[in-house]
This record gives sequence, structure tokens and C-alpha cells, in this order.
Amino acid sequence: MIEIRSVRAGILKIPSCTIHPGICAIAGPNGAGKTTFLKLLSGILPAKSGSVSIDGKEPSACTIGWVGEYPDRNILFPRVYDELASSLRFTWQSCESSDLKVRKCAHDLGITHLLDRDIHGLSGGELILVAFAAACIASPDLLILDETDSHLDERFCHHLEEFIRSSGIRYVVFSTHRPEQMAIADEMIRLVRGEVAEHLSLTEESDYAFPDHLSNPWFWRKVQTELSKGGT
Ligand SMILES: Nc1ncnc2c1ncn2[C@@H]1O[C@H](COP(=O)(O)OP(=O)(O)OP(=O)(O)O)[C@@H](O)[C@H]1O
Repeated sequence: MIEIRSVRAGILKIPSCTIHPGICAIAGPNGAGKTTFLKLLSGILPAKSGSVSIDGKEPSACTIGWVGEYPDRNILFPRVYDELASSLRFTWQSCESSDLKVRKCAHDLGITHLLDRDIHGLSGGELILVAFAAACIASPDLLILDETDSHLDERFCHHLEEFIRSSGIRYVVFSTHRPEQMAIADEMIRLVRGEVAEHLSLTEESDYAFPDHLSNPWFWRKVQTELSKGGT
């Protein structure tokens, strides 16, 4: 579990919050504290008081993958292939093993055609996919996606859940403004002015009342289920 206890950090005031293994969506209006919350989980932002632990360890002792809205700021290598292989370079694995991992991940994400491209010529969405692949290849304990979906098309967003679930990454926490994206999560936390206004499971329908069906993650869950069955 990810346990947050009596935390104050930046705008955040969180008495207690537990995130379970799986996919967790962070929702809330602009300035509510979503990115701050993600920084807290990743250890980038230390808590002024209280504690954060991931399976009993401090975030700094865990492998954290972070993909932001503008990943070009964190990309180190000019060629896509080298960026994807970067996290494997110092892990004592053979070049063959590292090459296989890079090519499998690129294949699974549908970005094999980008492997020899220069990072600087990529579109915003392609950059996100490359940063996402590089983060996943490192097998993080926690993968954080901060509003990455704002650059991604519907086809990829739909594919994202399948990829994440087959990746074996224990915790994925992402922020989004899109209810149809929240629908891929197992649980959702809604922040308002730095506080947890709601924290609910999306695997069991509750009596939570979303104002209308288009802002209701369960509505989108049903749409996705129908689409995956080939319905209309
Ligand atoms: N380094 C900082 N120094 C001062 N204030 C900050 C800092 N980082 C964030 N804030 C403030 O904390 C609040 C929450 O910011 P945060 O980026 O976490 O919001 P958010 O929910 O991710 O917003 P958005 O949906 O607009 O991206 C905002 O009012 C922001 O101005």
C-alpha cells in the first residue's frame, strides 16, 4: 500500500490516505494540488510534517517513473532508441537482453517506427509515448503520469490501460481532467484546495452521484466495455 499520514506539503493537508496496488486517478480542478500530490508521492516534494511510504519504504528508496505533460524537459538522449535503453545501461545486463526489452516495449506501445528518430523532431504525443516507454522499461515500483493524456489521442488512451496492466508495475498514479480517462482507474482521489474531497473505488459502483453522465467515470467504463466487446 501507499500510505500517507498526517501530511502537510505545499498546498496539501492530508490526515490519512491509502492507495492500493493498481491504477489510481487523481482528479480535481486547476490548482487543486494534483501535481503537488504526485510530487509528494514521488519524493520530489518532501512533506513538512507527516509521512509517505510505499510498501513500507520511503519514496526515495523506491524506483519511481515520472512522465509529465512536457517530457522533453527530462529527456537526455537525442535518439529515441538511446533514451529507451538509458535506464538499462547500468543494470549489468547484456546488450542483447537490453535490446530485446527496448524493442518489445516499443512494439507493445506501437512506437517501433520511432526508434531511430531524433527526439527533437517528435510531436508532443510521440514525446509522451517515448517518455512513457522509457519510464516503463525501468520497471518502477510506482509510475506517475502527470496529465500526460492531454497530448494523446483516443486510440492510445484506450490502449494505455491494457499496456499498464500487462506491465506488472505495482502502482500507477495519474492525474487527469478527463472523466473517460479516470474510467481506466481502480480508484479515484478528488482533490479540492489541497484536501482529499473524495476517495472512491471505481471497481465497485457506489451511490456516488456525478452531476451528469459525461462526467461520470462509470458511464465511460460501460462505453469502454461495450467497445471492447465490439458493441456500439
Ligand atoms: N513551487 C511552488 N511554489 C508556490 N506555489 C506553488 C508551487 N507549486 C505549486 N504551487 C501552488 O500550489 C497550488 C497547487 O498546484 P498544483 O500544480 O499542484 O495544481 P494542479 O491541481 O496540478 O493544477 P492544474 O490542474 O492546473 O495543473 C497552486 O495554487 C500552485 O500555484
